Amino acid sequence: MIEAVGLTKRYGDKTAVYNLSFQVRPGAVTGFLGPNGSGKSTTMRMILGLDNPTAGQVTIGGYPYPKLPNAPRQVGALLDAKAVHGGRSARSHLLCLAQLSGIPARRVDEVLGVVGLQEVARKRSKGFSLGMGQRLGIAAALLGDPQVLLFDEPVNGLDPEGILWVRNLMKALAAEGRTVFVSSHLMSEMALTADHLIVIGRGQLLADMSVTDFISANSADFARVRTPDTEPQLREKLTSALTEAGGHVLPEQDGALRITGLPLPRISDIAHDADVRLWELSPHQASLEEAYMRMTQGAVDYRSTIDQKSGLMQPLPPGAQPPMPVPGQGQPDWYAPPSPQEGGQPFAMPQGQPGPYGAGQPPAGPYGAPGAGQPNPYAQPAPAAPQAPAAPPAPPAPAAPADLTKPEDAR
Ligand SMILES: Nc1ncnc2c1ncn2[C@@H]1O[C@H](COP(=O)(O)OP(=O)(O)OP(=O)(O)O)[C@@H](O)[C@H]1O
Repeated sequence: MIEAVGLTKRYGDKTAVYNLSFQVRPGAVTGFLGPNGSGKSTTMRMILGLDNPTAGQVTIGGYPYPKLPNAPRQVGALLDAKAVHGGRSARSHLLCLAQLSGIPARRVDEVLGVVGLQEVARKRSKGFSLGMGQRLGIAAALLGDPQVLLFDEPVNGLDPEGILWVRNLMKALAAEGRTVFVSSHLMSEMALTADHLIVIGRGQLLADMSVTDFISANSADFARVRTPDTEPQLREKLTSALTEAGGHVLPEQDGALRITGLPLPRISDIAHDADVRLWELSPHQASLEEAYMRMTQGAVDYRSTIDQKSGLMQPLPPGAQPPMPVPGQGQPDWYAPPSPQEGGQPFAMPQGQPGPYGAGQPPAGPYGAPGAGQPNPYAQPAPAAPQAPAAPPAPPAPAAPADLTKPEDAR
């Protein structure tokens, strides 16, 4: 078991991890989730003794990592798949690690087989694709057949087949009774892999619960109702009747209605009393991704802004009128968009939609869920005097992998 108590890490003024306490138990996959820069890697490094906590402690099986007897045989980790001497072959990289830890050489071939790298075992790792590098990192983690495994973003760079393979591997390792701790940004992936979740934001604990509990605690139930498409007046009639009965009704894009605040049988009775036929009445829950976005929305360090394309606009031809913007469609870019002062933000994404480059504002929680600015029920009590994490500068562009164009020919 991994146990953190009051774990804190400061780098100068920057508080990367603050007062984190959690346990990672054997026999389960525990997902470690948080937005970019929330402190996942720092926490993992402290678990592995690669960074010293500023305060608090973290132990594996009761020992801090540096004091753990025979640590390489007890704990395996994938932290940075690129941390490999590129001039070495996959096999000699693993052989070096094995020799350092007193692991027999035959184990190297076993793990190369487990991760599907036998064919390229004697090739230099600098020619490996991102996915092959991840596989090599996973092989290194498995080398000592450890009971405790830590994986930092193990599906980074893997194709769908590779992702499925990692998912099944994690589950199989946990089913053998091992402690499996996996960090990820992707709630959707964790929903399929993890049994338990630890969610952090700005270095602090936001949630520590089973995946099932996370879903029911964070997602609002709602009903979807569809009236006959051919009779729009029935939809209007039902909307009025449901609103009058205290329901909250929102139109869905496909013409259905999303209803909160009324149980399904009541919706059915109201529709019956209003003489409205239904084509659909079904129970739903907001997705796990939605719940995660809502939980971490106050703890996101990096947000995109709208691309104003300053200096890139071409002047209108003399006498020409700009075309009318069509909501929801890409705008032709040959005319100057109005400035925000003149006409708002011409390219602003609707609330809840991702920004042009993916990192948009999370949904505002319109279905009865806590919205922005509301207290988070899973947040720890306000710490006495945490460093207000200063907005960090934009992160540097990630180093290009050795050869992204190379197909993942390792399977
Ligand atoms: N050696 C360091 N010196 C200074 N600041 C650091 C150092 N390592 C991490 N940080 C800062 O601590 C914070 C947490 O970083 P960390 O890498 O642990 O986050 P993360 O959740 O793993 O992020 P990502 O998902 O983007 O990998 C970030 O703001 C980061 O800039």
